[in-house]
Amino acid sequence: MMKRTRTEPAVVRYPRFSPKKDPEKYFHSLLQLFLPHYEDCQLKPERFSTYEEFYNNGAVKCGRDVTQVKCIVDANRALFEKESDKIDQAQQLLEQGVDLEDAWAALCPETEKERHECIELRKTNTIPDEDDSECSIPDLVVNPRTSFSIETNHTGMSREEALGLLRSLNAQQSAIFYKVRKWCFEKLLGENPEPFHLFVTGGAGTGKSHLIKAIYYESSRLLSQLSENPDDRSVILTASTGVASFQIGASTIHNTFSIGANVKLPYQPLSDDKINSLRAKLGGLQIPIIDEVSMVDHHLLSYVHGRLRQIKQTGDYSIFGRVSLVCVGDFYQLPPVKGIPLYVDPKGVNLWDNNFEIAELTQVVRQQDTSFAEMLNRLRVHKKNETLSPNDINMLKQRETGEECDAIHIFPTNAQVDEYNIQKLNECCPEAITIHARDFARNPETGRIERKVGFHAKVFNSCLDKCVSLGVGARVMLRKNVDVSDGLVNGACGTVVHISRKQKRDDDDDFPSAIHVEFDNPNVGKVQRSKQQQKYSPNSTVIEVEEDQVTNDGGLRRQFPLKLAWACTIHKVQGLTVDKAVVSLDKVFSPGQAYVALSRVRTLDGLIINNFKDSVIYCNEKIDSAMKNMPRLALENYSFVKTPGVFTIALHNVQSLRAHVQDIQVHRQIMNADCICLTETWLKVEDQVQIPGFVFENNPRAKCYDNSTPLFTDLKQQRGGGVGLFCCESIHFNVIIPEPCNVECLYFAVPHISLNAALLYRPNSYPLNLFRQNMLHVIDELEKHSGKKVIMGDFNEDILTSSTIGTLMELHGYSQLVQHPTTEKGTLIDHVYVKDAENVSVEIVQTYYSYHQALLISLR
Ligand SMILES: Nc1ncnc2c1ncn2[C@@H]1O[C@H](COP(=O)(O)OP(=O)(O)OP(=O)(O)O)[C@@H](O)[C@H]1O
Repeated sequence: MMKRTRTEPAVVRYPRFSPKKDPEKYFHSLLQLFLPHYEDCQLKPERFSTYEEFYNNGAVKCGRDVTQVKCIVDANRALFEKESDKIDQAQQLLEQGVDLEDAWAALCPETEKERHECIELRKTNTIPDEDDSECSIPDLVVNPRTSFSIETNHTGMSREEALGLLRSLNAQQSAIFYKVRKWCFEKLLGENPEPFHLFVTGGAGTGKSHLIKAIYYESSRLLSQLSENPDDRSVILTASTGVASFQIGASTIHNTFSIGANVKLPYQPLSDDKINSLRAKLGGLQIPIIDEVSMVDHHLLSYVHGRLRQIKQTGDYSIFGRVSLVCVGDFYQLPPVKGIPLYVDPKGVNLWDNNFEIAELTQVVRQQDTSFAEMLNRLRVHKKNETLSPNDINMLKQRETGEECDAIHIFPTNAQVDEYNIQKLNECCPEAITIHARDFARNPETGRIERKVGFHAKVFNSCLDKCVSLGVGARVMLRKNVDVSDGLVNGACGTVVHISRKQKRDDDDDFPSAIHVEFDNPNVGKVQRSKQQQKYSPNSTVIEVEEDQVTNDGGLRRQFPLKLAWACTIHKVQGLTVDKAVVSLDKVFSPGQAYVALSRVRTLDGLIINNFKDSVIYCNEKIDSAMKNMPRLALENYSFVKTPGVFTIALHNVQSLRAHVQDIQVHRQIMNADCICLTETWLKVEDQVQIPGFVFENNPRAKCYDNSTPLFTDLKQQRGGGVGLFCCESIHFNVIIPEPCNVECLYFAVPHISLNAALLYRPNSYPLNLFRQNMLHVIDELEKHSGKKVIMGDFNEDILTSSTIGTLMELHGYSQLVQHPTTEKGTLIDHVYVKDAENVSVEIVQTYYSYHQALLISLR
């Protein structure tokens, strides 16, 4: 077993007491864990009678600062005790005896399955069966590298959130998603596919960022299995600007690859020290993803190439150190602030041309109103010397309503934004205040972190501003993902309703203790509000001070993650979606700027235009031809039409049908089949599952075994297993659910193509020799019929290493058609045996929701 190390400290395990039943122990434990102290007596000074009182009312001196105990404990708790509420909730559910079968199926199906199998195996191993001594164990004796694999998740998304995201992909997004997933799957199987370089583009609101979140989640999940260190990053999400990276929970390209602000060629390599620490973090990197690539220039791309080569230590000049790269963006939107955009030949090193394949999203999802979406598409490619159509001009001019409203005002320049925000602050908030950040630095003599006089000269990777001006009534925007599950995310806008202050102390300044914000979307902060009553407004959410590490030597900044938001620059809103916006087209200074501003809203009614000028809506003329000349990514055809004369069976180990019935319904290839054969349905006898257009036939595990031996009695009672069949309503099927025959199976016939088929599942703990004997009944059953015969299912025997079932089937005249591994572990355990049938082909298709891939069997 390899020793795993963490790069960040974490509290691993400690006793948990109930704040209601055992308050004294609860608060003692809180203080012990999260208040730095030398001796236990410091946790309840004499003048406090209880730990709870000290926690609520106590204060301690840190250097020159006096800080409330509660603030320190809460801040440390938030830092180290992540997701504690969710853990408590889960524990409560467990104690209440809620059936968590499908929850585990969603969280870690494979681990859960193996756990059950281990339990089963332990039991079955006690049954003396000399003949089976060798073959009852095979699949569990996996190679030592994978036997302790941990599913790491750096994406910050729960499995449930991720499944929701993956389900929502439209056909175009799915095609690109599965293309990348296929590459990751091949990589996982050790097939060493060539690195790919992909440019995902499309107009504003075509769902590019949405798609890369899906790609990021799934490729991280798959590729992390290649690494033994849970801290390794196989996939990273970056963006060209701070704002864009905050939008998608990424970090900037500069920060990720330690690239300074000044990117000058020739390339300046990183020193050995620095590259070593970067290599420690990114040594296992397989796919960096770069969002908003329209703002990346050639120099920056050369630096990404240089850093990747240094990290990967590739001896040759292969581009990007032989890692794959996904670049996402729209050249018709904002170009780099400085430097030459990638679509323009720089007349020097050109890493862009001919190295990237393009995949374009064309379906606008942000705007549901087709005429508005179509007009935006025309504005996107509109050239300076062309005239806009009178219809488009009319449509835009109609939006010069002169309406005064609180919606976000979007301006081309910073000066316009500041002027508008301050003007609004003065108008609306007579008692406005300015909150100066508290910066801390390490004292080189004592090594301790101390409050700094003034501010850090340069800060990185933080949205916490030096000064935040606001007042009650001010429109503000949250700048940080404070709690994603509660909607407290970067970009959430609202209005300040109260500013809380601490009781003033001698050496304390006027730093507020919290800002109460009523967010525009009432769902934002809902969970927080359900836990604590709001004094100042029923819908206000408490925003507390945040702390970021802002310098390389450990310097910190404390500030509220807020900024005035009556107005924003166009550069700040690239990537944002809002319901309503007031766009000023005065002082537009670059191509794409007007298009970005006008395309932020979901509906035309949500758009208000000031200073309309059609001449400022234009793109760079070189983009069209540059895009046309890029090689296209070859994608599977996702607009399926059934091929006449071909009958298709989808076969899939679904690992809980109840958990994944929605996922099946969005899988375009599976849904196009004439019938869907599922193993491991995990259904109970009484469960009903429906897919429109199909009839469901169910043979759950409990109905498959009799009580003739302890093994079968045991299997019968175990959760999981089972087989099920969805038959297309318009086709005539004869389905037979057999009486308990000690094999999890069902039979079906499709008379019009003379097909007789059996669908089977063999649990891992079912001894192979015994299973082989019972399989003979299945074979005999099909022999009763003439015509094509297919026996298929999950047999839990890896054909690549073992042949018990394969040999039996060959003896009876069947050929096995699956040639490649079907699981993430590289095993081939889903088999398709055919007899008396010509022109049958099997294709492996990717799925995101099960550890098994699906099979598409085509009978011509
Ligand atoms: N398949 C989808 N189903 C439902 N909503 C989607 C889908 N794809 C994207 N969206 C939503 O549409 C909006 C725009 O998507 P997104 O921000 O990903 O577009 P984009 O192409 O990155 O836009 P921009 O170029 O302006 O940054 C978002 O609110 C997103 O959640």
